Amino acid sequence: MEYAIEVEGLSKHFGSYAAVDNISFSVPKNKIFGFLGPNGSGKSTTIRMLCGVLLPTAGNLRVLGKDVKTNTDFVRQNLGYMSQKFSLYEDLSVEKNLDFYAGIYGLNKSAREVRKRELLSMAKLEGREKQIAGHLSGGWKQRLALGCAMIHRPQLMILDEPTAGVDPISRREFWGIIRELADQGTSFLITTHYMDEAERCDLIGFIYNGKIIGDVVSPIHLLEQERAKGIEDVFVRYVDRMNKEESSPGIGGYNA
Ligand SMILES: Nc1ncnc2c1ncn2[C@@H]1O[C@H](COP(=O)(O)OP(=O)(O)OP(=O)(O)O)[C@@H](O)[C@H]1O
Repeated sequence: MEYAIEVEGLSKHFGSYAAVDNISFSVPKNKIFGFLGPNGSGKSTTIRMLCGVLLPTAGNLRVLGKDVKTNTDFVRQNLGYMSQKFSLYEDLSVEKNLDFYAGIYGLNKSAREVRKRELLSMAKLEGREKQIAGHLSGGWKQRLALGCAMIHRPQLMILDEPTAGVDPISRREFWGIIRELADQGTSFLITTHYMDEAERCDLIGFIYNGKIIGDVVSPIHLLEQERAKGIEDVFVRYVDRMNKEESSPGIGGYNA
């Protein structure tokens, strides 16, 4: 099997604090993987290591089959990242935002025009090319940000809370796009605090206090395995179990 992400014995310490504590998991290619956990559990720290911008304290990390440490150019060319904050230039038009990211990745003029048309169609922004990004609604901004993050045709997309603060209709539309892209061969790692979104993932994994709880499995499998009604129930159960096993104060609240 080919994997989008392979993490083995990964740790990150900030001083004596283990933000990520010896985690291991793998995600096959072309799947939507939901990486779930409460605030401060270690998701962003793991993501920063996957993107190659933060060095692990220990462990191995492979993206699309390549060691992140020794293949920084490969990771840059094949991984896309979109954060909750969207990274858009609010005073530039839709088209100029896409142009800006195309420039960063060195797309020539003809490749840029082709890719822009594809992404405007994917993001359902055709006809809005000249609109100023800052004037778009939350859902449109979100889809433009996804387009910008995918300008270089990444095989793996990491989306860190991409739907936070976006209305339910736009969230549903966004997930429709993600599913289509996954069906066409893009792999996704998504963090979310919305449990309905967790249930839309192909696979989910939980992190708490820097540790992975349970296995990476499909939501349906997990619900059967745990005999639970919803993912939120499983999550609360996991956290209770972990808290009983180890007394770890100072964790932020879960804000699903
Ligand atoms: N550079 C840093 N120096 C010290 N501690 C850090 C640093 N970065 C993160 N941490 C700590 O590591 C822990 C994990 O943080 P991280 O941002 O990975 O959590 P998260 O799961 O992404 O949370 P959220 O959902 O709020 O984004 C937190 O306790 C955080 O305060």
